[in-house]
Amino acid sequence: MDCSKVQEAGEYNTKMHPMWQGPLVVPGGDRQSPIDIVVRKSVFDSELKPLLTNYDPRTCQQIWNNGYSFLVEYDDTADKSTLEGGPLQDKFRLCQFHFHWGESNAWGSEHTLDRRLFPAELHLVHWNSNKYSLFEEAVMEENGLAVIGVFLKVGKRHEGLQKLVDALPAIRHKGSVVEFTKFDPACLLPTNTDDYWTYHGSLTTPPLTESVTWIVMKQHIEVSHDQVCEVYEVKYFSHGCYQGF
Ligand SMILES: CCCCCCc1ccc(S(N)(=O)=O)cc1
Ligand SMILES: [Zn+2]
Repeated sequence: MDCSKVQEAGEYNTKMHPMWQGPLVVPGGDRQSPIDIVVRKSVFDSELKPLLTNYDPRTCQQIWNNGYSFLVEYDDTADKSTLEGGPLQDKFRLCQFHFHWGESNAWGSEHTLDRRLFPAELHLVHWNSNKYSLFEEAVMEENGLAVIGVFLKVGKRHEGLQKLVDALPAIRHKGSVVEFTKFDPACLLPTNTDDYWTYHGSLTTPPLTESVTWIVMKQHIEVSHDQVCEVYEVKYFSHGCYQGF
């Protein structure tokens, strides 16, 4: 098992988020995400445990287009879809997952590996249900969230993802929501979840709170070119109008 802890974030790429209108520097922002993971600087940590995910597909509720991405939301009113182990001391509840894509395969991921960008990155967002009772509460706390990051590459078709891709035409415009059930997010994890980098960081979009234990998978998953094209069809503006810059 090669669970590496990213010891020094190093000079991270404080990427300007295209929609980011707020202050450019977050007060006390000394653990901002995303970062460039400098592989040779990561330190093996034998204390790290294997990740333990226990997801119940019956907690899957809906998929919606929030204008920045599309996200799949889970019922997080009980410990039914959980994450523990790895660098975590507590149990964390899955509340949603979403992706970060570019407009082309050339870029899209938020984290980089030795400055290498991937076409997309999946984020599975969990909050500390041992310590807090709501996501909105946990998001403000230092040990409130745990996000699993998985890099995507374009290659072979991802069978599990297809159910999600088929739902995208229904949420083509900002603000649209459709019921989306019985989706097991474990199918989006790489086969090897023992090798990962972990560090204490922040949300990568507003409110950028420094409440995230990041767990970035070493192994990427593959999706097909056709599946990526379906994602590019999702528009992040309201029906009928394009809010140009
Ligand atoms: C009180 C509302 C807080 C909404 C926070 C929404 C959010 C979730 C995850 C991520 S990410 N990309 O770091 O996984 C960014 C933002
Ligand atoms: Zn994200």
